[in-house]
Amino acid sequence: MQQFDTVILGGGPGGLAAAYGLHAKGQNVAVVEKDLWGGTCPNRGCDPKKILMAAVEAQGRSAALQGHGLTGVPRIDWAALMAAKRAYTQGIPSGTQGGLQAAGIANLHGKASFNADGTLQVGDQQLNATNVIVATGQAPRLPQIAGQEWLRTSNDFLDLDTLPNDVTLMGAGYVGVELAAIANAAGSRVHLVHHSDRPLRAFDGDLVTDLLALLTRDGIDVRLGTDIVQVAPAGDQYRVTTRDGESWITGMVFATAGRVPVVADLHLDRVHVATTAHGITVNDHLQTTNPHVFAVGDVVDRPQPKLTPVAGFEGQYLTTALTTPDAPAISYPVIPSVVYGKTQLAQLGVTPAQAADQPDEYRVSDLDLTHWYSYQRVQDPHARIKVVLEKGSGRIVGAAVLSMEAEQVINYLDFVIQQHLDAVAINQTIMAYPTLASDLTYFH
Ligand SMILES: Cc1cc2nc3c(=O)[nH]c(=O)nc-3n(C[C@H](O)[C@H](O)[C@H](O)COP(=O)(O)OP(=O)(O)OC[C@H]3O[C@@H](n4cnc5c(N)ncnc54)[C@H](O)[C@@H]3O)c2cc1C
Ligand SMILES: NC(=O)c1ccc[n+]([C@@H]2O[C@H](COP(=O)([O-])OP(=O)(O)OC[C@H]3O[C@@H](n4cnc5c(N)ncnc54)[C@H](O)[C@@H]3O)[C@@H](O)[C@H]2O)c1
Repeated sequence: MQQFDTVILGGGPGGLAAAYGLHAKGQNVAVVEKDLWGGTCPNRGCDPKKILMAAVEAQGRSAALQGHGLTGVPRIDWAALMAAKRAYTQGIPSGTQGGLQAAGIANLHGKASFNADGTLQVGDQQLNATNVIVATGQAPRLPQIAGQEWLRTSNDFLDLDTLPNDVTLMGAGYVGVELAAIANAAGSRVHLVHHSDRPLRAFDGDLVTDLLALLTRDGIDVRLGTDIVQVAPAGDQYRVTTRDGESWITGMVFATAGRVPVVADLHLDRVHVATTAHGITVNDHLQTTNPHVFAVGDVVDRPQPKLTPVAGFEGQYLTTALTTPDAPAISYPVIPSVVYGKTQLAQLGVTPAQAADQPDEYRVSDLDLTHWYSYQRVQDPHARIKVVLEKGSGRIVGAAVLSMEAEQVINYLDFVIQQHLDAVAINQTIMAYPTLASDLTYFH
C-alpha cells in the first residue's frame, strides 16, 4: 500500500494544476492517468483543434482580401495539416509525464477506481491518501439512435488521415460548429444538424443567427430543428435519415451532441460521492459529498463553462483550499468563451439578454464594426459587438462579439472588466496604434 497526502485521478489541465500546486506546497502527491498524459485539451481538444484552425483562419483572411490586394484563396492540404498537428500532439503525453517525473511527482499509468474501504486501486497497486481529487473530465456523448455504432467523435475527427468529401455533424454546439468550419474550409461538403432552432444557447441569439448565416454562405448545409434518427452503411459511405424523413449519403457522421462526465468506472458509490447526469456534485469548496474527496474540471456539476482555464483555475483553488484552514469558497473571475472559426463568436460577463432583463442597471451598445478601421483593413465580412455597460459606473461589464478578431477583442475586454477599468483609466493608457487594443477607447 502506497501512502500519499493527495491522489489525483486524471492527468488533464485540472488534475495537473492541482498536482503541481500541492507539490509546491510540500504535499506528497500522486497523479493517475488511464490514457494520454495531458488529458483532452492538448491531445484531442483545444490545442490540436486550433492547429487545424490556423489554416482555416489564414484561408478566411485570404478570402476576405480577394479584390483588395490578394488573388487566389489557398487550399488546405489535409495530410500536411494533420502531419503538423501530429508533430505537436505526439510529444504531449511523454512531455507531460516527463514534467511530473522531473518535478518529483509520483505518476501512475492505469485506470483508477475506489475500493470499498476508501483506498484506490490502479491495476494491482493500492494507494491510500488523506484526500482524493477526481479530475477525470468528460467524453463524447453518443446519442441513442439506430446505427449508433457508426458514429464517430471529435477524437476521430482530430486525427483523420483523410477527410471525407462529405461529412455530417450531429449537434451544433462548440464542437459541431468548430469542426464544421474546419471541414468546410478543407473542401468537404458539410451537413450541420441541430435538434433545436437555437444552437449555442449560451451565446447571444442575434450573433448566433449571424454566425449561422455566415456558415451557410460558406456552403455549409445548416439544418435546424431536426434530429438524425438513423445512420446506416451504404457501400463505403453512410445513409443518414432525419426525423422529418429527409435522408442523404455522407462519408462520415460525427456525434457532436455534447459530452458526458467520466465517472462510470470510478465506483464513486463505494465512497458515497454523489453525482448527477451533469457530473460530480460539489459544494463551493469543490468538496464532494465525501469530505475527503474533491473534484475539479469538466467532471464537476457546476454552471461554469467546461473550459481548460476553468479546470486549471479550480485545480489551483484546491491547492489553497487543501492547505489552508478555513479557506474561502471558490470565487470565479469573469470567464470568456470563444467558438473558433473563420469568424469567431465570443462572450464574456453580463450577457445582452441579462442586460435587457435589468434595463435600470445596464445598457447595451450594439455596434456594427465593419466600417471601423481595424476591421475594414482586413475586410472582415461581418464584425459586430454588443457591449454591456453598467449605467451607474459607466464601466463595461460584458460583451458579445462576432468577428475574425473576436478572440483578441474578448481577451482585452476580459482584462478591462476583471481590473474594473473605466473609460478614464483606459484613456490614460497609450496603446500601440492602430490595433485592436487602441480601439478599446471607443467602446464606451
Ligand atoms: C474538441 C474539443 C475542443 C475543445 N476546445 C477547447 C478550447 O478551444 N478552449 C478551451 O478552453 N477548452 C476547450 N475544450 C475543453 C477542454 O478540453 C476541457 O475543458 C479540459 O480538457 C478539461 O480538463 P480536465 O482536466 O477537467 O479534463 P480532461 O482534460 O478531459 O482530463 C481528464 C483525464 O482524466 C483521465 N481519466 C479519466 N478517468 C480516469 C480514471 N478512472 N483513472 C485515471 N485517469 C482517468 C482521462 O484519460 C483524461 O486524460 C475542448 C474540448 C474538446 C473535446
Ligand atoms: N472553443 C472552445 O472553447 C470549446 C470548443 C469545443 C468544446 N468546448 C467545451 O466542450 C464542451 C462540449 O462541447 P460540445 O459541442 O460537445 O457540447 P455542447 O453542449 O456545447 O453542444 C452540444 C449540442 O448538441 C445538441 N444536441 C444534443 N443532442 C442532440 C442530437 N441528438 N442531435 C443534434 N443535436 C443535439 C445540444 O443541444 C447542444 O446544443 C463545451 O461545453 C465546451 O465547454 C469548448
